Amino acid sequence: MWYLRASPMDASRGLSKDTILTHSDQPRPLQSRASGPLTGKVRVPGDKSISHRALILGALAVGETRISGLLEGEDVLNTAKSMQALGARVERTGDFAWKVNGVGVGGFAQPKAALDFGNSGTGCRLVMGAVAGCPISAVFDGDASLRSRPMRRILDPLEKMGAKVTSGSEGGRLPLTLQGARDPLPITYKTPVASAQIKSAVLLAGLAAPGTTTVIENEASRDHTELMLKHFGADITSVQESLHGRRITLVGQPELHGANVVVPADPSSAAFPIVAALIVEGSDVVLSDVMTNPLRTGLFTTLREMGASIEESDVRGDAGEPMAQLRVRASKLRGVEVPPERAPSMIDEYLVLAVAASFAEGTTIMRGLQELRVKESDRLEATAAMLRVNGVKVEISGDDLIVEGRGHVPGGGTVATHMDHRIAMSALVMGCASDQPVTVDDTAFIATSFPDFIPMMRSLGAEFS
Ligand SMILES: O=C(O)C1=C[C@@H](OP(=O)(O)O)[C@@H](O)[C@H](O)C1
Ligand SMILES: C=C(OP(=O)(O)O)C(=O)O
Repeated sequence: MWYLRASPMDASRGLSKDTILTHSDQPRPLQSRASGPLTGKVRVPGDKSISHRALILGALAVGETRISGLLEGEDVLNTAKSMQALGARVERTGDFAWKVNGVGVGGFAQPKAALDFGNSGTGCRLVMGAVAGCPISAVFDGDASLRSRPMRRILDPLEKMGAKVTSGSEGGRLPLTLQGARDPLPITYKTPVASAQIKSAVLLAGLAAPGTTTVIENEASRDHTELMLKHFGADITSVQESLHGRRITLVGQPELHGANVVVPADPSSAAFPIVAALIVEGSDVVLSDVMTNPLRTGLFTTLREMGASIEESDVRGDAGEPMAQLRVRASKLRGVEVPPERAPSMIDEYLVLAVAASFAEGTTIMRGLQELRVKESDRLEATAAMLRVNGVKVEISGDDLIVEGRGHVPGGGTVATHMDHRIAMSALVMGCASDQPVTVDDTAFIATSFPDFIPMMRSLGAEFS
């Protein structure tokens, strides 16, 4: 059961001024208090972006796909269910090991019930792209957070390719019914914002179109779809366009063949133990198999600029995705300015970077964060509120977040998670080193991306109770 509670924060997200997204009748609060040094070696779960894509491409391929290290979080499990509902055979064969028998490009079957993506923007938007190239109709739905997020950015290009929204909610929001194209058209599309979800939706629809589909982005976003399409046998090229952009060209109607996918550990999840190790004095933590695709490592670059000790070893790669072992030691951090063009490579990490910035000496300015307003929550406002309630001086100026680091954080606050896993985990990390404990109102959403976060942090020495 989801319900709504009062707060002005969600007005910009298509919710009434008096509503706030909150969890069920039984929220699960948790308190985090300062601990001794964090130590040990862990492997955070599989990358969420790659996990969604492995299931979707496996379902669009002919033959069998074997996935190891899949993230078994709620977001990805909802994508797995949707692939099953669209006619693929999806089976769990062991811990984090999955097998998909696909239906071939354009071969999805009409689903019998609405596809429910829960809290997941990626699952919903990528599957919209895949459905848009098939002559079927599907209802897309999600939880209250996902229902508040913009879908027009995906529907606009998909409509140009011949898909139609036959019923929907105001502003292109969920729930909506998408009728895929019988004869999808290849297009050239310039994305209005740097978004791998928009790019991927267009490419997945383009698989079923004859001729070449091209996506042009001004700022390069994560390229897991391109790398994995190549791995499954598609003819796809990506070349630099302008200073930071890319032009991606896909030849339509390939026969994708089933493939083996090894999912590396998620750098966006690794971000939490990394920042915790940096701020808790005396810590020394090792993280194995962390994906180090340069379009995902903006946080590591920024933390190193702040003075963080993060050492890489055991560097290797699989299917074009690099990974490494990271050793992180507690470090004295200083404030820095983070340029706006770095945002796509660390878009989900600003919340926990703001925590690191609070423990740094000096001011950290994070520029160009407008996309944070349309995530699981309005992350710009929610991050500022998380810091403020714990005694940190913070300001939002336009789309920039400015944090005054004073080397320590008073803490003592209760943080509203707004149905957002990353707020919950960031606040718990903050409490690992704050003067007074930090409380989060609900930890339930952590299960969307990092189901073992609480036991894993405890295994390193974190004090959560
Ligand atoms: O493609 C993906 O897997 C994702 C893309 C990003 O969203 P945008 O495409 O909206 O930037 C990111 O925030 C999300 O967590 C995962
Ligand atoms: C933004 C995120 O995911 P999604 O867009 O898939 O909901 C996230 O995991 O931080």
